[in-house]
Amino acid sequence: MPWFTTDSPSRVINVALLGNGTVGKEVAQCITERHEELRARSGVAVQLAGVAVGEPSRHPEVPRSLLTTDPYSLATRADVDVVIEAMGGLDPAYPVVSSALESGRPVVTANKELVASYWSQLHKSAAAGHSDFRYEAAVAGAIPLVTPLRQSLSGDRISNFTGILNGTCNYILTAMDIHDQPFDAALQEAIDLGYAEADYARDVKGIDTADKAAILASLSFDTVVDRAAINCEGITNVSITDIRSARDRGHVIKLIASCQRPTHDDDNVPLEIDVRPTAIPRSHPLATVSGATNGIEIEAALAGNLLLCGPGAGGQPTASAILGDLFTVIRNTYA
Ligand SMILES: NC(=O)C1=CN([C@@H]2O[C@H](COP(=O)(O)OP(=O)(O)OC[C@H]3O[C@@H](n4cnc5c(N)ncnc54)[C@H](OP(=O)(O)O)[C@@H]3O)[C@@H](O)[C@H]2O)C=CC1
Ligand SMILES: N[C@@H](CC=O)C(=O)O
Repeated sequence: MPWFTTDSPSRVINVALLGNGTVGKEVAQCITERHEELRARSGVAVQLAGVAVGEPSRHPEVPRSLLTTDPYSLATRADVDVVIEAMGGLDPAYPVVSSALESGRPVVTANKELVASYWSQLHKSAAAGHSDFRYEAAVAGAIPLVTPLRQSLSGDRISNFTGILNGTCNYILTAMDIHDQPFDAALQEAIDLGYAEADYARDVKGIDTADKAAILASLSFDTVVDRAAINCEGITNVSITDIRSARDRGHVIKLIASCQRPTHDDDNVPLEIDVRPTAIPRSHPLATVSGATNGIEIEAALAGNLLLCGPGAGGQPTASAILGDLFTVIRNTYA
């Protein structure tokens, strides 16, 4: 039974896809190859109105008529119903996404740097344009985390979370721990598998994890986190010797993001957010989270302890989160 009920079951939803890299390609493939299945499930026909890229010659699989190097014009085109942003970076992503939101177009993005850096501005743009703004894919790949925090846990009181939020770093640390693999070789594999950011320094320096922690903290504590104030240390100084010595003590090193509210009685006390490599006992639930998998423990007053785990990076897991958001905005906006 389609959830979009109308006399015209084939309403067409035009999607502007910004970016056709590791993530964008998977989204484009799902929208085009699973077109009929998605229409049967949703009652709407989702189609690509255009695909913005940096260099068209790198995208021979996309019809030339759909390609553009001008994401701004595509995202604000009159016939575009929804914008999916998977370019990364802040420029042109910020002006494009904010303009699309202000002009009333729902936006789905995977870009954590964008969401963490312009949290207030983007939410204001969405409010000004009465537009749905979704970013499930920006944190922990396929793990449903943003939506549970926005909805399922919104009546509860979260006291803290602790998580592994970067697939690239966890892949490297796991390879060093289990296979004694050198850092650089493991990093190269993570890049080849599509887990790393275009600038992999954002992964290994902990910047990407801090962006995600800022987003989760803003949602968990209903506040605006100052991203620049987050203490952040990456994994570039973690050596094989550190890994072995942790192993000898029954520990494993993980890049851990943690956040806690110091007291429940005073909402003005700042949050303590921290990103750093941490040796945790092998018996800790997060110790078994290996490879590009992410995991997060959330403690809430009523729910107790929640542990969410799953693929945290890569084209397909991220596309799963984007498509979920896409269908949520279509349902919210056009049903
Ligand atoms: N890879 C992953 O596992 C995950 C990535 N993300 C996020 O998703 C986003 C995309 O990541 P990913 O797919 O890996 O990145 P890629 O580098 O693989 O792809 C980026 C795409 O954006 C295009 N692009 C870049 N700049 C512009 C521009 N100025 N105008 C038009 N197009 C542009 C590129 O075009 P061209 O190819 O022609 O250069 C490319 O197609 C990032 O924000 C990332 O943080 C989120 C979760 C997981
Ligand atoms: N580079 C990121 C991609 C997903 O967010 C990571 O490795 O986790």
